[in-house]
Formats: sequence, structure tokens, C-alpha cells
Amino acid sequence: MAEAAELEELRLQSPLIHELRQEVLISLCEILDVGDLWTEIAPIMPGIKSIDVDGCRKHSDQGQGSPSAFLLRIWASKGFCIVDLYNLFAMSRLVRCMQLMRNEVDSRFHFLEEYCTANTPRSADVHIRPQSSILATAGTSHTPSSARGHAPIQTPTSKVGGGSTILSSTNPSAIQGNVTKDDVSMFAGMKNTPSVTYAELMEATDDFDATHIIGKGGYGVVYRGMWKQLEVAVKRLSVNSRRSNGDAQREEAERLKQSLQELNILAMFRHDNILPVYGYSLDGPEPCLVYQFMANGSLDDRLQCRKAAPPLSWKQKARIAKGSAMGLLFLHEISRVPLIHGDVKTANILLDKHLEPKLGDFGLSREGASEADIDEKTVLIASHIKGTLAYLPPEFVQSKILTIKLDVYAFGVVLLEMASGLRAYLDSRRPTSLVDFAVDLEKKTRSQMGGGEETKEVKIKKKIWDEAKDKRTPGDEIDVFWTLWSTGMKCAHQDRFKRPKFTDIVDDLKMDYWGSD
Ligand SMILES: Nc1ncnc2c1ncn2[C@@H]1O[C@H](COP(=O)(O)OP(=O)(O)OP(=O)(O)O)[C@@H](O)[C@H]1O
Repeated sequence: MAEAAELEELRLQSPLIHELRQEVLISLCEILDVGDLWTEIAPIMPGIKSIDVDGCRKHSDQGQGSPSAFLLRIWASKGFCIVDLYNLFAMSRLVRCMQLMRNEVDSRFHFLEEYCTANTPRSADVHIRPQSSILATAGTSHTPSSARGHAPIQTPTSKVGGGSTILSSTNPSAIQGNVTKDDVSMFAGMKNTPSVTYAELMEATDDFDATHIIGKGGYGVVYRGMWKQLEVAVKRLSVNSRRSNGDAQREEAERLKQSLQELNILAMFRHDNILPVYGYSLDGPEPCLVYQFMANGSLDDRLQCRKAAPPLSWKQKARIAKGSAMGLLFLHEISRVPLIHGDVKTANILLDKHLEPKLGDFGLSREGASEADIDEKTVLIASHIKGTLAYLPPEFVQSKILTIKLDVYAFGVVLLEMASGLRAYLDSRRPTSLVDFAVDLEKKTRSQMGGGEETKEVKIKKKIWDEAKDKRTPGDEIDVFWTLWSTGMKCAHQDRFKRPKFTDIVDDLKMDYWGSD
């Protein structure tokens, strides 16, 4: 692999974007126009302002052509070069775009594509749009090629922070000096995510006006706002400077750490079913994270029909279940060491304007073991993960054993909630836990039913549908109910070795309900 100085020299020699071959440009724009993908790269393009994004939208709305072509033209006019564009696609892990540009850049940059390809999930079913790069140019200090003032390309061997050398955000073992692995992985996420000023966020939310509040979580308040012509959700982390005792300070440091952890994870992995993070702000009185706005709130809100929302249909539930499973499959399969979400629950599945689910809240995520790779001895014993109790499996509650099957169990609870509309935990119910409730119901129903195996199964399905279906859900799609219920039961099995993996769960959830309602 080329050295940093050599790559920088090559970059200085790279032709400018407006010299890109026409056919390559057209093909790139075709990709970026689909699903408004260009709006996701615009926030990380140095020099692109909200007025530019607005201009691209207007250009397209007025039928004047591709918004992506317009965006690239604006960026080109600022003097950025072809290597900058290739690098931008690497940061967004837009591998198809990189492949189109393969012959436009010096082969010594191809390691970027190999890096991105090597980190794509193994399952062909997963549509990847991750954002990360071992070249980090998303910072606001980046200067264009033509100005001959390139920001130094940070190669896997470049220096960061106080002179500590990192190989890459994915190879923390190569850290030298006194920077810890955690410090570097935290830094890696921030490095790949644009910083936003607190002033910009105040403007975006009318000074964090109460009318902009869309939710409150354990770590702070979430506001709706407009930033760079994008609808965003701004999570303002609560910081209480008056609390000065050691425990409170430790608690706040932990919150910040978890939020930066979340930022790190979200910035590294982009996928249709993972909540996109646009930026962060650390220059104000409270740290803030900026996410894509999810117009339909959380799955929890929708299942409970909060804010006067209509109930979800069975078809919508089928699509949400599958999309969420795809997001989790991606996390578990993206790299050799699976990433455990750690806090899968209906409140952490957010729904965009098309009801496409996106996993959020990665504050508790960590790398962990997959059952296939480990023996019992190497299972991670986690002392500090604090998922939501009703979603935690027995092996974790009792012995703090942490494997990918923790997410599988939690997802099982989510599926049972979707099927039944019942809460994961209810004080006034016996049993209080939804999983125990569902197990009891199945046991009772199975013992009551007679007949041959086939008729018995049909009768059981019908009886459980009558007893446990979500009464608010319109329609009689018993097959969707049963798929959610039975897959949920398998996932929430007490024995983690009997729980399926997400490849199988996605297969189980492949219901033919992808059409519109
Ligand atoms: N990107 C988003 N778009 C729209 N609404 C959001 C977004 N992120 C969060 N919300 C809303 O804000 C609420 C609070 O979110 P937050 O992530 O802070 O907390 P939580 O997940 O509900 O709780 P906790 O973090 O304590 O587990 C959510 O339930 C949801 O209604």
C-alpha cells in the first residue's frame, strides 16, 4: 500500500471532477438519483452548503435534470478532484460508484475499494450503503484540489491526535502510544462524521424551542429541525453542570461515551435499515447528535397508536419486521467480528416516511461473539451492558453472557409485540413478561387441541390468532400474524443455542407482502 505522502502527491496530480468522462458521470448520477441518495452524501461534501442542496432540489423539481449531476457540478466548481470524489464514495461505502470510477483514479487508490468490499456483508440479500473510510476528508477543513491546499489524506498509517499512530479504525490492535483502543475507536467515528456548530443547530431548531420537541429518552431530548435543507432529529444530550458528586459525573461521562460510541457505530455502518447520522456538535453547552428525521416516529409509538397515529396494517408490520431483521443481519455479518446492537426494542426501531424501519440507539453496541466461532469459555461476560430488562435473555440476566443471541432474543420480543400489540412487560399482567405469557398460551393451547398433526396445527394457529392477535390491527392476514408470532417464539427461546441466526430469521420473514396497502 502506498505511503501517505505518495498518495497525497498522487491526489495533487488528479484531474478535476469536471474532467470526468461523461459516461461515467451519467452512470454515477443514475445511482445517486435513486432514492435521493445524493442527499446523503451532500452533508459530508466539504464546501456544500444548505443553499446548494436547496438549489439541487429546485433544479430537479423544476424538471431541469438530475439533482446529482447538479450537485457534482457545484462541487466540481469548487475545485475538487476525481480522487476526492472516489474518496467521498469510499467514505459512504458506495462501492458501485467506486467501481464505476475505478479506471479514473490511479491504481494505488484501489485499496480503498478493496477495503470497502471486504467489509460488505456476506449475505447477498443485504443492500449496503455504509459510510466510512480509512481516508477521512469529511472534516470542514478540507480544501479543494485546485487550491493546491489539499487536506492531508489520512491513510491507514497517518498520524492523528497527539501523535498516536493508528492503522485504521478497523484495526485498533495496531495502536501505539498511550491512546487506548476505546479512545481510537471513538475518535474514528467522529473523524468520519462532519462536525456541526451548536449555532447551526440552534438555528435549525429555533433555539431548541419546546415546539420542536419530538421525544425524550434516557439521555436527553430530541428536537425536530431543518439543517442544510434536510429534515433532521437533533438529540441534545442532557448535561447537568450543577451535579458535581463523583457518581453523577461518572454517570454523565458514561452517557457521553455511549453517545460517541453510537456516533462511531452509525458513522461506520450505513445500511437502508440503520438510522443515518449526519453530524455531531461538541462546541456548545451540551453535546448534540444529528440524525435523519424519521417521520413516523418509533415502532413503539406506532404499535401503541400514540400521537393519534393510525394502527399499522398486517402488511406494514410484515415489511417492518423484515427490514428490521435485515438491519440486524447486517450488523451481525458486516465484519468478521459481529457487532451486537445490545438494545433492540420497539422504541429503538424508527420508521421513515415510507415506514421503512431503521435501527437506532447504538449506545450499547459492541463487538461480540457469534455462537459459531466460540466455545462456552470465550463467551464475553459483560458487566456493564444495560439493555432494557424485558428484552434481555435469561443467560444475560443470570450470568451476563453476551453473544449475538442477545439481539436475537430481543428481536423475538419485538416480533411478539408486533403480533399481539401487547407490551414487552406489564406489571398488571400475569405473567408480567410477554415471552412467558406467549409460552404459557402456546402450552395451554397445544394441550387443549386434539386431532391429527395437521389439523391440530391449523387449530392451534386459529386459537392463538383469536386469543393473542393485536386487536387494533385491521384485516385478517392470519399468516402474517402467525409468521410474526412463531418466528418471535423461536427467537425468544430460553436456550440460546436453539435460537436462529438472522440469516434464517430474514428467510422466515420473507412474506409476500411488499406491495402497497
Ligand atoms: N431520528 C429520529 N426521528 C424522529 N424521531 C426520533 C428520532 N430519534 C428519536 N426520535 C424520537 O425521540 C424519542 C426519544 O429518542 P431517544 O433515542 O432519545 O430515546 P429512547 O430510545 O426512547 O430511550 P433511551 O435512549 O432511554 O433508550 C423516540 O422514542 C422517538 O419518538
